[in-house]
Amino acid sequence: MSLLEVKDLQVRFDTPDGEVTAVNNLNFSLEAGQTLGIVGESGSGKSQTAFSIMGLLAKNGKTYGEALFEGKQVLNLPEKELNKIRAEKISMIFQDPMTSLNPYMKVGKQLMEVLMLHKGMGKEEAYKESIRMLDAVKMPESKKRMDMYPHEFSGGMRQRVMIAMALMCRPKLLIADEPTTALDVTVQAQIMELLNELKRDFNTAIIMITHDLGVVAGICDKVLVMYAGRTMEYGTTNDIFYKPSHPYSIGLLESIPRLDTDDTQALPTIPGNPPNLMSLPVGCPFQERCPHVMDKCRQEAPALDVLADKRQRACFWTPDELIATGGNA
Ligand SMILES: Nc1ncnc2c1ncn2[C@@H]1O[C@H](COP(=O)(O)OP(=O)(O)OP(=O)(O)O)[C@@H](O)[C@H]1O
Repeated sequence: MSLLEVKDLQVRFDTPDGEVTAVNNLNFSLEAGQTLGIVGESGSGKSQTAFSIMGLLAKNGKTYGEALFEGKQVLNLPEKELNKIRAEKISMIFQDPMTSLNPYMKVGKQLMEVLMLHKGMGKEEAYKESIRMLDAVKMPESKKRMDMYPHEFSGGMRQRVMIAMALMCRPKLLIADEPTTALDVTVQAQIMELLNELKRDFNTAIIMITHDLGVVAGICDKVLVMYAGRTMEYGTTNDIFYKPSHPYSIGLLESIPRLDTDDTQALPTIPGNPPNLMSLPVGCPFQERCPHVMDKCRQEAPALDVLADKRQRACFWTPDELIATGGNA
């Protein structure tokens, strides 16, 4: 049994202009200790996918399908059960650590409270364990830091506190939503390295949400590439990195920022913008920006096929044809 198995997940929102489908028929799975990267541009549905699993959708949102965590459906659970799962089994970290930290409370107290509340620890034990966790996330001078407020930490250090907090109860799954986007490149790399180590030490499965395919290379076992709420390609990191077989994955790969240069201006980006979800075109959602588009793509949406190497991808071109046409079909 997989740790998480998502089947035909849909997220729809009621809006004054009608219903919008932000996530459409998503299927993926995650084993214990594995890392999955969910990648796509802004608005592709990455966060809503995570929110639906965590029961954190906005009030006007509804989920359909299945998300089986340890075999149990977690979509649309009553708040009480969700709270228990969120506290003990699935944790989430966000781009802005202040989403999870209380600015008016010393960091040590915040960490200890989690343990006292959810693990039933006494004060002394919780204090020792909090320091152990701060050490685990490589916080320098952890004892001193216990007595400090979040604003006294740098961005990278705050992110470490949030990771410590998220891992306090030893969750089976950590969902990280753009955890390094607000940090500079060097600190980003350090946080990624830290997550990689913690994943090994704690055997935590991770869902890493990012718009940057480069981020997933070092840490993820599998990658799900999303566009307009749908799967464009889903497979092992190796396959998608070295043999991308969807024009959108190829475009994302070509726009990966390089660590050895700050000159992101020079990077090719995919021309155009993602479509408005309220008025998706007939056919493939990527058609307007695809260098390989053909008439058929404007008439019907390609089905999500499973290739011999088990990856899923939605494109009428075969992978070999895509390589042969080199982006100029
Ligand atoms: N409360 C809401 N009401 C209506 N539509 C919503 C709501 N929340 C999200 N959406 C729709 O869902 C789409 C996908 O949002 P989502 O936050 O998952 O994107 P994302 O891929 O995580 O992008 P980003 O990187 O910007 O966070 C949005 O573009 C928007 O159209």
